[in-house]
Amino acid sequence: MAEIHVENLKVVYRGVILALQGVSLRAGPGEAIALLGPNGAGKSTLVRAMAGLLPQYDGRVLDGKIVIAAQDTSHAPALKVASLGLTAILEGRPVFRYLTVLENLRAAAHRLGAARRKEISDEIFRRFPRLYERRNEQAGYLSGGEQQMLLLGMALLTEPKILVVDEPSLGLSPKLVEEVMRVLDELRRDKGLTLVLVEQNARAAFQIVERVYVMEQGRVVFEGTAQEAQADADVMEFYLGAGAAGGFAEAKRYRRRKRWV
Ligand SMILES: Nc1ncnc2c1ncn2[C@@H]1O[C@H](COP(=O)(O)OP(=O)(O)OP(=O)(O)O)[C@@H](O)[C@H]1O
Repeated sequence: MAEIHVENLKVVYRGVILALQGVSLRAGPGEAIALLGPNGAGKSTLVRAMAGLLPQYDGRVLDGKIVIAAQDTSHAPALKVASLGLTAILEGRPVFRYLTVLENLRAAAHRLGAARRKEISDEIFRRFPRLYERRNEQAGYLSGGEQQMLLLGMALLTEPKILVVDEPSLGLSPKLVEEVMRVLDELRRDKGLTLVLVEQNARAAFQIVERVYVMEQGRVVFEGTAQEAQADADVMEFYLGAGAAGGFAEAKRYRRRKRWV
Protein backbone atom coordinates (compact mmCIF):
# COMPACT_ATOMS: atom_id res chain seq x y z
CA MET A 1 0.00 0.00 0.00
CA ALA A 2 1.42 3.34 -1.07
CA GLU A 3 1.96 5.81 1.73
CA ILE A 4 0.53 8.61 -0.42
CA HIS A 5 -1.67 7.98 -3.36
CA VAL A 6 -3.21 10.76 -5.42
CA GLU A 7 -5.69 9.76 -8.07
CA ASN A 8 -7.12 11.92 -10.83
CA LEU A 9 -7.08 14.99 -8.66
CA LYS A 10 -8.88 18.11 -9.83
CA VAL A 11 -8.49 21.31 -7.79
CA VAL A 12 -10.03 24.76 -8.25
CA TYR A 13 -9.38 28.09 -6.58
CA ARG A 14 -12.22 30.52 -5.96
CA GLY A 15 -14.58 28.07 -7.62
CA VAL A 16 -13.35 28.89 -11.12
CA ILE A 17 -9.56 28.76 -11.49
CA LEU A 18 -8.62 25.24 -12.48
CA ALA A 19 -5.16 24.60 -10.99
CA LEU A 20 -4.93 20.79 -11.14
CA GLN A 21 -6.64 18.56 -13.66
CA GLY A 22 -6.44 14.80 -13.35
CA VAL A 23 -3.19 14.57 -11.40
CA SER A 24 -2.14 11.12 -10.17
CA LEU A 25 0.95 10.11 -8.22
CA ARG A 26 2.15 7.73 -5.57
CA ALA A 27 4.97 7.58 -3.05
CA GLY A 28 5.54 4.33 -1.20
CA PRO A 29 6.77 4.04 2.39
CA GLY A 30 10.34 5.32 2.64
CA GLU A 31 10.41 6.39 -0.99
CA ALA A 32 11.65 9.78 -2.22
CA ILE A 33 9.85 11.38 -5.13
CA ALA A 34 10.12 14.83 -6.67
CA LEU A 35 7.50 17.09 -8.21
CA LEU A 36 9.24 19.19 -10.82
CA GLY A 37 8.12 21.84 -13.25
CA PRO A 38 8.09 25.55 -14.01
CA ASN A 39 6.30 28.37 -12.17
CA GLY A 40 2.55 27.98 -12.06
CA ALA A 41 2.60 24.28 -12.98
CA GLY A 42 0.54 23.39 -9.91
CA LYS A 43 3.21 21.97 -7.60
CA SER A 44 2.34 24.08 -4.56
CA THR A 45 -1.36 23.44 -5.16
CA LEU A 46 -0.68 19.72 -4.98
CA VAL A 47 1.27 20.22 -1.74
CA ARG A 48 -1.62 22.23 -0.25
CA ALA A 49 -4.09 19.56 -1.32
CA MET A 50 -2.01 16.77 0.24
CA ALA A 51 -1.60 18.76 3.47
CA GLY A 52 -5.31 19.62 3.78
CA LEU A 53 -4.54 23.31 3.36
CA LEU A 54 -6.59 24.20 0.28
CA PRO A 55 -9.39 25.97 2.19
CA GLN A 56 -6.86 28.49 3.55
CA TYR A 57 -6.19 29.49 -0.07
CA ASP A 58 -9.84 29.46 -1.14
CA GLY A 59 -9.23 26.23 -3.02
CA ARG A 60 -10.97 22.87 -2.97
CA VAL A 61 -10.81 19.37 -4.38
CA LEU A 62 -13.40 19.12 -7.13
CA ASP A 63 -12.79 15.53 -8.14
CA GLY A 64 -10.44 12.57 -7.60
CA LYS A 65 -8.93 11.51 -4.31
CA ILE A 66 -5.97 11.62 -1.96
CA VAL A 67 -5.17 8.61 0.20
CA ILE A 68 -2.63 8.96 3.01
CA ALA A 69 -1.68 6.00 5.20
CA ALA A 70 -4.68 4.11 3.77
CA GLN A 71 -7.19 6.83 4.65
CA ASP A 72 -9.09 9.00 2.23
CA THR A 73 -8.03 12.56 3.05
CA SER A 74 -9.37 14.27 -0.08
CA HIS A 75 -11.44 16.67 2.00
CA ALA A 76 -9.77 16.21 5.37
CA PRO A 77 -8.68 19.25 7.39
CA ALA A 78 -4.97 19.91 7.98
CA LEU A 79 -5.04 18.62 11.56
CA LYS A 80 -6.39 15.26 10.46
CA VAL A 81 -3.68 14.97 7.79
CA ALA A 82 -1.02 15.91 10.34
CA SER A 83 -2.31 13.23 12.71
CA LEU A 84 -1.69 10.66 9.96
CA GLY A 85 1.99 11.65 9.97
CA LEU A 86 2.23 14.08 7.06
CA THR A 87 4.21 17.25 7.71
CA ALA A 88 4.53 19.86 4.98
CA ILE A 89 7.17 22.59 4.87
CA LEU A 90 5.60 25.25 2.72
CA GLU A 91 7.26 27.53 0.19
CA GLY A 92 8.83 30.78 1.44
CA ARG A 93 10.44 29.61 4.73
CA PRO A 94 7.58 30.43 7.07
CA VAL A 95 9.52 30.62 10.36
CA PHE A 96 8.27 32.83 13.21
CA ARG A 97 10.59 35.72 12.40
CA TYR A 98 10.42 37.51 15.75
CA LEU A 99 10.86 34.39 17.86
CA THR A 100 14.27 32.93 18.60
CA VAL A 101 15.44 29.62 17.19
CA LEU A 102 14.64 27.92 20.51
CA GLU A 103 11.19 29.49 20.67
CA ASN A 104 10.43 28.35 17.11
CA LEU A 105 11.44 24.81 18.02
CA ARG A 106 9.32 24.92 21.20
CA ALA A 107 6.31 26.11 19.23
CA ALA A 108 6.67 23.14 16.88
CA ALA A 109 7.03 20.72 19.80
CA HIS A 110 3.82 21.67 21.60
CA ARG A 111 2.38 18.17 21.27
CA LEU A 112 5.41 16.41 22.77
CA GLY A 113 6.20 15.61 26.39
CA ALA A 114 9.30 17.19 27.92
CA ALA A 115 11.50 14.07 27.63
CA ARG A 116 10.70 13.41 23.97
CA ARG A 117 11.09 17.11 23.16
CA LYS A 118 14.56 17.13 24.70
CA GLU A 119 15.55 13.96 22.86
CA ILE A 120 14.53 15.35 19.47
CA SER A 121 15.95 18.82 20.20
CA ASP A 122 19.31 17.21 21.02
CA GLU A 123 19.14 15.35 17.74
CA ILE A 124 18.33 18.57 15.86
CA PHE A 125 21.31 20.37 17.37
CA ARG A 126 23.53 17.39 16.60
CA ARG A 127 22.42 17.44 12.97
CA PHE A 128 22.50 21.24 12.68
CA PRO A 129 25.27 22.61 14.95
CA ARG A 130 24.80 26.06 13.42
CA LEU A 131 21.27 26.22 14.86
CA TYR A 132 22.68 25.48 18.31
CA GLU A 133 25.18 28.34 17.95
CA ARG A 134 22.34 30.70 16.99
CA ARG A 135 19.69 29.25 19.30
CA ASN A 136 18.98 32.56 21.09
CA GLU A 137 18.79 34.71 17.96
CA GLN A 138 15.62 35.81 16.23
CA ALA A 139 14.81 33.48 13.35
CA GLY A 140 14.28 36.45 11.02
CA TYR A 141 18.01 37.17 11.22
CA LEU A 142 19.10 33.69 10.16
CA SER A 143 20.39 33.15 6.63
CA GLY A 144 18.14 31.40 4.10
CA GLY A 145 20.00 28.13 4.60
CA GLU A 146 19.79 28.37 8.39
CA GLN A 147 16.05 29.11 8.19
CA GLN A 148 15.63 26.02 6.01
CA MET A 149 17.48 23.94 8.63
CA LEU A 150 15.27 25.45 11.35
CA LEU A 151 12.16 24.45 9.40
CA LEU A 152 13.51 20.93 9.02
CA GLY A 153 14.17 20.87 12.78
CA MET A 154 10.63 22.06 13.46
CA ALA A 155 9.32 19.38 11.11
CA LEU A 156 11.27 16.69 13.00
CA LEU A 157 9.55 17.76 16.22
CA THR A 158 6.23 16.72 14.69
CA GLU A 159 7.64 13.18 14.27
CA PRO A 160 6.60 12.90 10.62
CA LYS A 161 6.24 9.72 8.59
CA ILE A 162 5.80 11.65 5.38
CA LEU A 163 7.71 14.86 4.77
CA VAL A 164 6.62 17.20 1.98
CA VAL A 165 9.08 20.02 1.29
CA ASP A 166 8.17 22.83 -1.10
CA GLU A 167 11.13 24.48 -2.87
CA PRO A 168 13.80 24.16 -0.16
CA SER A 169 16.51 25.30 -2.57
CA LEU A 170 14.86 28.61 -3.45
CA GLY A 171 17.31 31.51 -3.12
CA LEU A 172 20.16 29.40 -1.75
CA SER A 173 23.70 29.27 -3.10
CA PRO A 174 24.68 26.07 -4.96
CA LYS A 175 26.76 24.96 -1.97
CA LEU A 176 23.84 25.40 0.43
CA VAL A 177 21.45 23.66 -1.97
CA GLU A 178 23.78 20.67 -1.89
CA GLU A 179 23.85 20.79 1.91
CA VAL A 180 20.04 20.93 2.19
CA MET A 181 19.68 17.99 -0.23
CA ARG A 182 22.23 15.98 1.73
CA VAL A 183 20.36 16.63 4.98
CA LEU A 184 17.00 15.65 3.43
CA ASP A 185 18.53 12.46 2.09
CA GLU A 186 20.06 11.61 5.47
CA LEU A 187 16.77 12.23 7.27
CA ARG A 188 14.89 10.01 4.88
CA ARG A 189 17.38 7.18 5.22
CA ASP A 190 17.80 7.45 9.00
CA LYS A 191 14.10 7.68 9.76
CA GLY A 192 12.56 5.73 6.89
CA LEU A 193 10.58 8.84 5.89
CA THR A 194 8.56 9.10 2.75
CA LEU A 195 9.84 12.25 1.06
CA VAL A 196 7.99 14.42 -1.43
CA LEU A 197 10.34 17.07 -2.70
CA VAL A 198 8.93 19.94 -4.74
CA GLU A 199 11.58 21.69 -6.76
CA GLN A 200 12.21 23.94 -9.70
CA ASN A 201 15.86 23.03 -9.30
CA ALA A 202 15.61 19.67 -11.04
CA ARG A 203 19.33 18.92 -10.92
CA ALA A 204 19.33 19.22 -7.14
CA ALA A 205 16.30 16.95 -6.80
CA PHE A 206 17.77 14.28 -9.11
CA GLN A 207 20.54 13.72 -6.55
CA ILE A 208 18.23 12.36 -3.88
CA VAL A 209 14.99 11.01 -5.38
CA GLU A 210 14.20 7.75 -7.09
CA ARG A 211 11.24 8.86 -9.17
CA VAL A 212 10.06 12.18 -10.53
CA TYR A 213 6.80 13.68 -11.70
CA VAL A 214 7.04 16.63 -14.04
CA MET A 215 4.07 18.99 -13.98
CA GLU A 216 2.98 21.62 -16.44
CA GLN A 217 -0.26 23.60 -16.55
CA GLY A 218 -1.91 21.57 -13.83
CA ARG A 219 -1.13 18.16 -15.29
CA VAL A 220 1.56 15.51 -14.89
CA VAL A 221 3.35 15.47 -18.24
CA PHE A 222 6.09 12.99 -17.34
CA GLU A 223 6.49 10.23 -14.79
CA GLY A 224 9.59 8.10 -14.49
CA THR A 225 12.83 7.43 -12.67
CA ALA A 226 15.31 10.24 -12.16
CA GLN A 227 17.55 8.54 -14.74
CA GLU A 228 14.76 8.33 -17.30
CA ALA A 229 13.94 12.01 -16.85
CA GLN A 230 17.57 13.01 -17.28
CA ALA A 231 17.86 10.90 -20.42
CA ASP A 232 14.77 12.51 -21.97
CA ALA A 233 15.88 15.57 -23.94
CA ASP A 234 12.34 16.98 -24.27
CA VAL A 235 11.66 16.75 -20.55
CA MET A 236 15.00 18.31 -19.72
CA GLU A 237 14.71 21.12 -22.24
CA PHE A 238 11.07 22.08 -22.40
CA TYR A 239 9.80 21.33 -18.93
CA LEU A 240 12.85 21.61 -16.74
CA GLY A 241 14.65 24.34 -18.64
CA ALA A 242 17.91 22.47 -18.37
CA GLY A 243 18.56 21.51 -21.97
CA ALA A 244 21.22 22.81 -24.28
CA ALA A 245 19.16 25.15 -26.45
CA GLY A 246 16.64 27.59 -25.06
CA GLY A 247 17.44 26.76 -21.48
CA PHE A 248 15.42 28.31 -18.75
CA ALA A 249 13.95 30.96 -21.05
CA GLU A 250 12.15 28.14 -22.85
CA ALA A 251 10.56 26.90 -19.65
CA LYS A 252 9.48 30.41 -18.77
CA ARG A 253 7.13 30.44 -21.75
CA TYR A 254 4.90 28.23 -19.66
CA ARG A 255 4.73 30.61 -16.73
CA ARG A 256 1.60 31.49 -14.83
CA ARG A 257 -1.02 30.45 -17.34
CA LYS A 258 -4.41 30.05 -15.79
CA ARG A 259 -7.31 28.16 -17.15
CA TRP A 260 -10.97 28.58 -16.35
CA VAL A 261 -13.51 25.87 -15.71
N1 LIG B 1 -4.73 31.13 -3.92
C1 LIG B 1 -4.86 31.11 -5.25
N2 LIG B 1 -5.94 31.66 -5.86
C2 LIG B 1 -6.06 31.62 -7.20
N3 LIG B 1 -5.20 31.04 -8.03
C3 LIG B 1 -4.11 30.46 -7.50
C4 LIG B 1 -3.88 30.47 -6.08
N4 LIG B 1 -2.71 29.82 -5.83
C5 LIG B 1 -2.25 29.42 -7.04
N5 LIG B 1 -3.08 29.80 -8.03
C6 LIG B 1 -2.92 29.51 -9.47
O1 LIG B 1 -2.87 28.09 -9.63
C7 LIG B 1 -1.91 27.73 -10.62
C8 LIG B 1 -0.89 26.79 -10.01
O2 LIG B 1 -0.10 27.53 -9.06
P1 LIG B 1 0.93 26.84 -8.06
O3 LIG B 1 1.38 27.89 -7.10
O4 LIG B 1 0.35 25.61 -7.53
O5 LIG B 1 2.11 26.48 -9.08
P2 LIG B 1 3.62 26.09 -8.72
O6 LIG B 1 3.99 25.03 -9.69
O7 LIG B 1 3.76 25.79 -7.29
O8 LIG B 1 4.39 27.43 -9.09
P3 LIG B 1 5.57 28.15 -8.26
O9 LIG B 1 6.78 27.33 -8.48
O10 LIG B 1 5.65 29.50 -8.91
O11 LIG B 1 5.13 28.22 -6.83
C9 LIG B 1 -1.30 29.03 -11.13
O12 LIG B 1 -1.99 29.38 -12.31
C10 LIG B 1 -1.59 30.01 -10.02
O13 LIG B 1 -1.72 31.32 -10.52
